[in-house]
Parts: sequence; C-alpha cells; structure tokens
Amino acid sequence: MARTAPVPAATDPAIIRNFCIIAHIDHGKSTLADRMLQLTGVVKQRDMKAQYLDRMDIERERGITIKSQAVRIPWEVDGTAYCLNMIDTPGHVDFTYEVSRSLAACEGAILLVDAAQGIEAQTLANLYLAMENNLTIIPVLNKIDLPAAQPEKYALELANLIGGKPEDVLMVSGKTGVGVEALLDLIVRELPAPVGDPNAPARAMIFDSVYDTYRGVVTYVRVIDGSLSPREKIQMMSTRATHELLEIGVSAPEPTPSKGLGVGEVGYLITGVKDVRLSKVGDTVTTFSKPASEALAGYHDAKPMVFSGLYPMDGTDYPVLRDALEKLMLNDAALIYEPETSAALGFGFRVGFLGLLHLEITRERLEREHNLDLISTAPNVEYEVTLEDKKVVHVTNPSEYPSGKIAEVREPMVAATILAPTEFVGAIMELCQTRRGILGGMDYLSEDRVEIRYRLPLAEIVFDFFDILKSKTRGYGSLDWKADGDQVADLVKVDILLQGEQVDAFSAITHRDKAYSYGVMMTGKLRELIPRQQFEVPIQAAIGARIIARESIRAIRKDVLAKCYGGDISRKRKLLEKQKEGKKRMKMVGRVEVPQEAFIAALTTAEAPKDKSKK
Ligand SMILES: Nc1nc2c(ncn2[C@@H]2O[C@H](COP(=O)(O)OP(=O)(O)OP(=O)(O)O)[C@@H](O)[C@H]2O)c(=O)[nH]1
Repeated sequence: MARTAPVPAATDPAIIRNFCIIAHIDHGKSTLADRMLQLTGVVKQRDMKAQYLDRMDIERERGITIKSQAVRIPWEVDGTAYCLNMIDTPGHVDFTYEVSRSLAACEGAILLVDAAQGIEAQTLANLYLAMENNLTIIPVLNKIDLPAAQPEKYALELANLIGGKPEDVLMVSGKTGVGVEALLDLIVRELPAPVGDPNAPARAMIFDSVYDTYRGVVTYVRVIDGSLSPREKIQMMSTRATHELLEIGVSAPEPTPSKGLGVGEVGYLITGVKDVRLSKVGDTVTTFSKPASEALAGYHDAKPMVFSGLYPMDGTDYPVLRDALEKLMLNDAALIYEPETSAALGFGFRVGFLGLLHLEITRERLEREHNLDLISTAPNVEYEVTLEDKKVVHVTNPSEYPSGKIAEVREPMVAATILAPTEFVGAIMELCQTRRGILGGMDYLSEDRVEIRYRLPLAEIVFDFFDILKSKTRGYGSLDWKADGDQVADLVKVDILLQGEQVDAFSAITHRDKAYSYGVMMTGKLRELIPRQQFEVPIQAAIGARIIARESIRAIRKDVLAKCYGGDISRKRKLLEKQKEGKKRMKMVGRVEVPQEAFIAALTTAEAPKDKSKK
C-alpha cells in the first residue's frame, strides 16, 4: 500500500500537521520516530540506523536524545497527501527546556507511555507543559510487544489522567511497527491544521539554533504568519539585526532547500552567522522589507542550576579549553562560563549547567572533541548572600563566599514530583525529610501508584538524590523537578586547611547540620591521599575560625642519603637531584607537597556518585 507521496510543497496549511512526541525517558520516542521515518519512506531501508535522529555520538552511545530534531514526513490519508512535521524531543529532566521550545512549534503532542512501566514523573511534567501550550494530546501506549506489557491497566491510568476512554488509547510498538500506521492516520485526523495569516508580515519563531562546522548557524523555525523566501533579507525582532538568507529549506530528514516557508511550516534558515546567540532561540524572525510590528511570545532563557570549575589537568592546555568552550557555546545556548583561578588547580573556568547530566555530557564532549584532560570541581548551586551592609553577592563558588558579616543566605528551591508504587511512600517521605523537604501533597494515580510532591532545596536533590531514590524504590521511583524560588537557609562555608593554610579547591558551602560530616569526610580522605612529609601536617576543617574536624599526617624523613655513607659529594648531589625531579609533580600548599592525584581523587570522590543519566 503506497501511503507515502513525495514530500509535498506545503503551501496550504490545511495539509500540515505539526506534532511532537513527549514521554518519560526510555519510553521509546526515538524508536517510534525511527519507525515513522522508515514507514513513510523518508529514510531508505539501507540508510536506516537506530535512533536516526540522534546525531551526536554521545546521544547514540548513551541512547538518549539531547537536542530536539525536526523532520518533515509525507503521509496520505483518503487520497490527500499531508505533510507532517515531527519534532523529536529529549526526555531527561535536564533538557526540559528543549521540550518546551519544541512544544511551542506544534499543534499536537503524542503522549507516549511504556506499556510495561506506566505513567512516570516526566510523563506528567511533559503532559502539563503540552497542556500549558494548548496542544491537542494523543495518548499512546508503546512497547505492547513486551511480555511484561499491561496495556489494559495503563490505558485506564492514561485515560484517567487526561480525561478520556481507555479504548481510545492507541496501542503501538515502535520496535515491531504495530499500530504506527494507525497512529499516523490519527495524527492527520485528530490534530488541528495550523492557522495563521498568509498575507500578514512574516513572523517565524526560532525553536532551535545549531552550529554546524560547514554551514555556520542553522536556525530552525516555525512560520506563524506570512512567508519567508530565499534570498530575502531577514530581521531578528529582538535586536533588529538583519541577515542575508543564504538558504532556506526543510529537513526531510536531510536538509533539502525549498522555495520558501509558508504559514504553519517548519524548516531551517542559514544566514552565514557564526554564533548561535545571534540567532536566539525564542526570537521572532521577520523580513526586512515588510517587518512585523509585534514579536511572538518568546521563551524563558534556560537558567543554569549547577556550577562547577573546569580545569585542564595540564596547565598549558588552558587556551585549548578556552577555545573549546567558546565553540561549544555556539551550539549550546544554555551553557555559560567565566574564567576563574584556583590556588590549587591553576587557571580554569567556572561553568554553569542545567544539571549534572548536562555537566557530564559537556565535560565528555570537551574531552573527546578537543582531546583535553579535565578536572571538574565539586558542583555547587547558586546562593544569594546578603551582607549586613545590605550588599548582595551571588555565590557559585565557595571561594567567593564573603567573609564579612552576613545578614542572610538564600538557597534555590525546587518543586519535585515523585511517582512510585504506594508501598514505597514511607521510604520516599523519610528520604525527603532528611533532605529538608516540605511535603506539598500526595495523589493516588491508581490503587498502587502514587504521586508525591515536595518542596526541596536544589542542593539536596541535584547530586545523589535520584540514585538514592532509585535504590529505595527498587528502581520503580521516578523524579521530576522544576525551579521554585528560594528560601533563607542556615548555610555555612567549610574550609579545609593544610598546616593552617586554606586550600580553596576543597571548600564547600553546606547546611550547618551537615558541615561536621563534610569536614570529617574530607579531612579523612585527604589523610589517606597525601603522602607523609618530613614534618607533621595537620589537616583541619573549619567554619570561620572554629575548627570542626582534624586529622594529621605523621612526619617521616625520607633520607635519600641514608645509604650513602662516605664522603662522595658528587654521588650525594645526584641522589638529591633525583629527589627534586619527583617533587615536580607535587603542588606546594604552604610547605606541604600535595600530589596532583590527591586533588583529583579528593574532588572526584567528593562529588556525587555519577548520575548514570537514565531517568
Ligand atoms: N520491546 C520494545 N522495546 C522498545 C520499543 N520501543 C523502544 N524500545 C526500547 O526501549 C529503549 C528506549 O528507547 P528509545 O527510543 O531510545 O527511548 P527514548 O524515549 O527516545 O529515550 P530518550 O531519547 O533518551 O528520551 C531502547 O532500548 C529501545 O530499543 C518497543 O516498542 N518494544
């Protein structure tokens, strides 16, 4: 059955359907997208590879989507050729901002739920985002080929959630392709066609901007009103900057130049601009000759949540790291950084991330794509410190913590939603309580599944919370969170001193109740890591002038001349020279020699256990 027409030039909005697939991580969005590409003949059988739309190596290796992707696919229903624009979105909480951008470019969303797992935290979060954007929602259960699938049970859960009948929930398998044709039909029938004024001045919304080494910045847009055509000058409405349009086209899924983009169409623009910040996501594109007077409602900028220092292992790599960050920023508008120096680690950068997964991926890309070896310092959230003289300081690094009289410290908070089987309610509440959480509410989604809402300090959940939640719920708990203002907190800065000398890289800002355990942990760890010296070295943890923990490394004197009796001066000198060589790999902190490895080991293990990135 030939249901696929050649990609029609969509000048008539009535034949366009713009949709995205939203789901909890791993519920099968990318696999379903693959099947749609294959079934519609957009990607030839022999070119097909799993996760076709995930272009980055890291995305493929980890099996996760980081960047959104948009593709145009043809589909014929009742003899009419339709043009579907599918936008694949990431599912991980760190990349929610990508999802919300994609949603704004669509009329409808497929809410995909794993038929063996049921509704999870990001299912809800994404559903609410889609509802805020007034999208028509098509509920779909995926992976019905799995023996563990419970389609009836979860169809009921889904129907209860969005208000509908369980029999209206479509059953598909992205793996085998069952139900995917029916889903494409449903998209055409159920989703509204885009509406806009074709004769009005052009207004197109930028929902993504990507840097491509060969083509410069590629800007993805959705046209709301009017049209854009090749060789026309375009204008960015926020800055009024104008750019020549070098190419305009659609992703099908390879970039295909077109004669222009009309109302409701999704496509790309290439202007020869070299910096994604000049083609800002959320901005409105209009034409220079007939500019629109009012911009479309934009998006909020993604706000970094976690900050960490990135230092090259080898100090001479600093310029390489600087260039690498600059390049990466061209492609990742959420990344921010500024230079910083550390007495222990030398020159580096303080970088802001959306979450730990974003940190890990950025670091991995820097190391891999630029051949760097990096040390990342223990991550921090951003604190707002008000001094008694009313001065306000924003602190993302413990070494910036003001030493003057502090009136108040505020810490960022999040609204967290946890979904889990009811039997784990007690364990989850206990965990949230120890993390200074305040219960917001609890709802039963079905007899055996509960949604628990907590307000928690960001610093308490961003590092190891999810791993602990997973282990306490035997893998069944899922978590989603979003920023929720801030609160006054009793926070202190814990310093680590080696022989009375403060080592900035080991300082931390913690809640007063946890300061002692941090001090004990860090001094203990350093005692193990720092080799014995020729004198005793006290390691102390202190809050201001008050010492809260202490360890010491006993003295030894490695007498390299011990075996060298007799008075041969040249031999003695040779041995002393050799000893000096070995010392070059040491950092001096006051009089104490600390091996580079000690910094790395102490910092990497002080960091939260690595987020294994699957939520
Ligand atoms: N049995 C079965 N497995 C599936 C099906 N769809 C997806 N999977 C598997 O589920 C896992 C996750 O699928 P993905 O398509 O990568 O999930 P995703 O939702 O796109 O994940 P992110 O892009 O990271 O958000 C993969 O191992 C797939 O092979 C299905 O219909 N049946």
